[in-house]
Amino acid sequence: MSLLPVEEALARLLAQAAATPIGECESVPLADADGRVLAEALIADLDLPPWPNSAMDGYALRLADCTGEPLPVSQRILAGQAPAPLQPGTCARIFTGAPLPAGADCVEMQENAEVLADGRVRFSEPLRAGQNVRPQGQETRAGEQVLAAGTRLGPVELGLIASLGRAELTVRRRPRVTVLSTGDELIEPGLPLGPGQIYNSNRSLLCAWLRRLGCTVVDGGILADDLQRTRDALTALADVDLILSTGGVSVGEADFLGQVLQEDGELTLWKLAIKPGKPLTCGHYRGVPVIGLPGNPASTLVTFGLLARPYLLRRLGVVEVEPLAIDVPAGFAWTKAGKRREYLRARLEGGRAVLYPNQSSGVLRSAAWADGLVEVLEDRTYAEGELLRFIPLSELLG
Ligand SMILES: Nc1nc2c(c(=O)[nH]1)N[C@H]1C(S)=C(S)[C@@H](COP(=O)(O)OP(=O)(O)OC[C@H]3O[C@@H](n4cnc5c(N)ncnc54)[C@H](O)[C@@H]3O)O[C@H]1N2
Ligand code: MOO
Repeated sequence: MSLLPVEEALARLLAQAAATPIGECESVPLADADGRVLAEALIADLDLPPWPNSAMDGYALRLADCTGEPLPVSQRILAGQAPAPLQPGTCARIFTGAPLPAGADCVEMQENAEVLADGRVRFSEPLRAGQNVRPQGQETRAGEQVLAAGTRLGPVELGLIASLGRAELTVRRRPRVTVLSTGDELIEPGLPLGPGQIYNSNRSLLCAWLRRLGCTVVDGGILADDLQRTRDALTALADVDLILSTGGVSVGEADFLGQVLQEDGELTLWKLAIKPGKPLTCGHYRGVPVIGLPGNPASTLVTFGLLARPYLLRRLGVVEVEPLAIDVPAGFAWTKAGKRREYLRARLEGGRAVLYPNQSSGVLRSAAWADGLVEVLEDRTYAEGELLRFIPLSELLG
């Protein structure tokens, strides 16, 4: 059976996401909008800055008045004041951010101005029109689109929106996502470990990550390896937007989740050309989309970051869903071409990507050590120093 290329899997997921948007919106105060997705384009309803103002502490003047003779100071303008028009043949004391008086066309910084004993000011450096003036609307004109619908809001966007005076925003409602862990070996942290048991790490990883993505997490806990209890657990999840499960997607015999999806929804098993993360399940349960990630913790990380994350963001109408990546020279040689595209946990050291020594899909510590994922393409080898795509984990985790 041929493996599904990563691009193809992503394209399919994004198409499904676009077909099932989470379209409902809500109004939120600016202070609560971090991490949310803007539902409507943000159009400026004022010029920014609203009036020309000084970029320096100094003197506002009219270039034509500067004949070499010192100028008297006719007014003092602080930020927050509304100045009178500049009297011809004078200058105005002005401070950074204060409105430029009508009639002035430049500002000289105080370091280049000499205040004489009689209070007049001599300007000896050459001046030019517009110098040290921040013109009205230099950042934004009223009517301009400042942010597109589908923008994810972070500190920068919130600052920008605040500068336009908006206190309320229309954003997409939070997606409700259930995290289910499958596997009889799993036990929650804090409980004593019995024979054959391991602690559930995927749940903590995914719940925290989903919250960072603006989702409301409906914790589904550990799904028992039992058909009726799996049915009951899924029936209780009618009002979520996505069921995200981990584990039980390869060829194991105790895959009750798959069985319930086949009975009451749809199940497609994908074999992806990705390492870690080959087996992935897609489908729905009574119309609620389901993504089943492989259970190995590094596989969960890679498939959530590269496939489920962009899928969720696209359902929220986000356009730019793929992480920013940079090309970096390999700090290692890759001598054995593989059938799957590998995402190796790596650090940047001296501008080169170096690998965590153990790249097993069961080793989550590799990702805690790493700065990012290095992409090794299928069917090829790399010499040390060759360029590889590097996806910073900071890009994926937010
Ligand atoms: N005969 C084959 N066996 C396997 C194949 C295959 O193609 N043929 N694929 C391997 C690959 S690749 C992967 S990845 C895993 C995927 O397995 P599942 O998604 O079905 O996951 P499990 O078998 O349930 O678990 C795999 C591994 O991960 C541990 N795990 C599961 N859930 C958690 C959790 N919530 N927290 C921490 N660790 C978890 C689990 O104990 C297993 O060790 O299949 C290979 N096998
Ligand atoms: O794809 Mo599996 O995730 O290699 O271990």
